[in-house]
Amino acid sequence: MTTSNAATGDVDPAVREELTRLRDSIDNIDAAVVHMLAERFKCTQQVGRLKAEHRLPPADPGREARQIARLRALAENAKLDPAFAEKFLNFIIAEVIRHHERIADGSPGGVTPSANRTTTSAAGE
Ligand SMILES: O=C(O)C(=O)C[C@]1(C(=O)O)C=C[C@@H](O)C=C1
Repeated sequence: MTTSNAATGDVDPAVREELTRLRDSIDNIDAAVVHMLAERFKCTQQVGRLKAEHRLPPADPGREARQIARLRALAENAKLDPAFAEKFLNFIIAEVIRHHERIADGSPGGVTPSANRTTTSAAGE
């Protein structure tokens, strides 16, 4: 059996190769997640403007309950922890509601990062 020695940094070349291959896939998946999230936020920004124009509330708990039930079922089928899927969706929705509130207040509702900001929100603003 081939071994790796973490203490000396001496990693078996086959192990190194496998690790690199897996990390390349992880990097591709992370890039896809970022692009998909960016598209989702483009849609929710439009929803935020529509809601503000028509004086609709930023949050819609009924819609959220349906989204959570749907995502939990999808997660179960995909063998992903449904509790994690729910937490992830809630995290995103909380940020969307924050954007909706900003749009309704008349403040800039964009998701462009600001170099001056010291705190980090869910969307990394
Ligand atoms: O569908 C809406 O009404 C939205 O504002 C979008 C969204 C979402 O991010 O999916 C965000 C807030 C609502 O509470 C429900 C869903």
